[in-house]
Amino acid sequence: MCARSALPDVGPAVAGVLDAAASPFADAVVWAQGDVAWRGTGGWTVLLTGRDRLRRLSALWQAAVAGRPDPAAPVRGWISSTFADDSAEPAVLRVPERLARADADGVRGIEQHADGAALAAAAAADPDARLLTGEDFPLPADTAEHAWDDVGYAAGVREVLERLARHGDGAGREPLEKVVISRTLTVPAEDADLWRAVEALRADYPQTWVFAVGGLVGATPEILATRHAGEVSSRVLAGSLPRGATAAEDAALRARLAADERLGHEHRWAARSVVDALAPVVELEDADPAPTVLTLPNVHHLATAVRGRLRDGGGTVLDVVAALHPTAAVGGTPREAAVRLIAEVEPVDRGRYAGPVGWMDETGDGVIALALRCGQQVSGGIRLHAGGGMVPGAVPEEEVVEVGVKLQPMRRALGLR
Ligand SMILES: C=C(O[C@@H]1C=C(C(=O)O)C=C[C@H]1O)C(=O)O
Repeated sequence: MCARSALPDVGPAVAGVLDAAASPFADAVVWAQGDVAWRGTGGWTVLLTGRDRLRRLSALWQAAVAGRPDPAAPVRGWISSTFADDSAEPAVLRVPERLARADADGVRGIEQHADGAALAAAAAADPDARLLTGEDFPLPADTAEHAWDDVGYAAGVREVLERLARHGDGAGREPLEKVVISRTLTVPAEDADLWRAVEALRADYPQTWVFAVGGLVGATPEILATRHAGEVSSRVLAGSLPRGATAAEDAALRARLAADERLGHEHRWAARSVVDALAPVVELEDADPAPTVLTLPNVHHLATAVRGRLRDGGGTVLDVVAALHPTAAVGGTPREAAVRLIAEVEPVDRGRYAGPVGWMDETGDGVIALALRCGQQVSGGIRLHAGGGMVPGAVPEEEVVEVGVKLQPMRRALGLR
């Protein structure tokens, strides 16, 4: 049975999650949306490298929990995978032993009775998976010396625009329609700063999903896939403008975003990539859903909701994500050519930025977001990431501003200007 008990060490300062100082930040799991927040500690961590990470994580999870789903005590696992399958950084599966779930009615403690031996066996069966035993989460080394500054990022944008133009002229080897390019910024941060950042993100960005898994922390507005009782949904964002200073400015920016041809084009590639990838596994409600404008405290986005019913054999929420990732919201179109160009041009491995992050239960249901507006804890600090989609006609100076706007949530949460 699921043991539920009051947790004596829960205080209002951490908004209903377990005592924040009790474990290293990178060992904890945080997942919060609106009023509901989860925090997990202890338990098991599997790191996984090599090809086809999402499907292997899904298989590993199913092997570890298969045959023993217990409706009275369902076990949840959190995953955070990489943008690229050949990233030097590993994908992460975290199965906390103790969870605290906080909502408007209070806080509940949940002990997860995962089968550690089954998890260890499932990890041992995959030659590129490793179960951490008795060690802190291994943080990646910092890469600040390779990172682009504003000038470097603008040059990177220009290079991508040249490649897009060359392909447009028929001079490239293959067509290239859209590429999402990103930059990093490393700032100093201790565990206590990151815990405070979690609370600040929750307070300032209530429409987003706030997460921390293996030291990757952020507040994302984008959902790759949810799976619940046979229903699947996805929320695609692409095409952005900064917030205005006044309500009138904001109204004008929203109207411009809804009407702008280039931004609409950029959005359509992203929405199409999700619709096309979902169609074989999901019976879609609408094969051509129209975008709306989503307004966040720092930015306006074009947003498309995609919904449908999972077809037989569609797999777990992670299998659905495996069919989607990377979407053209973070990769580009066509996918393989864009991902190759990103690897060639960007100076820093994206690691788990722009990768799937979220949870999954024993039945394969769950919520998997896209890790944006986030940073990866590194030794001595945090490496923030942000990017933007490029289609012909993009203006490098505007892209520098946009990526700065997308870095804002984490900078502010860390107390930086
Ligand atoms: C790449 C990022 O965001 C993505 C790119 C967007 C764009 O180019 O307009 C908008 C939302 C996201 O899908 C990021 O936040 O780092």
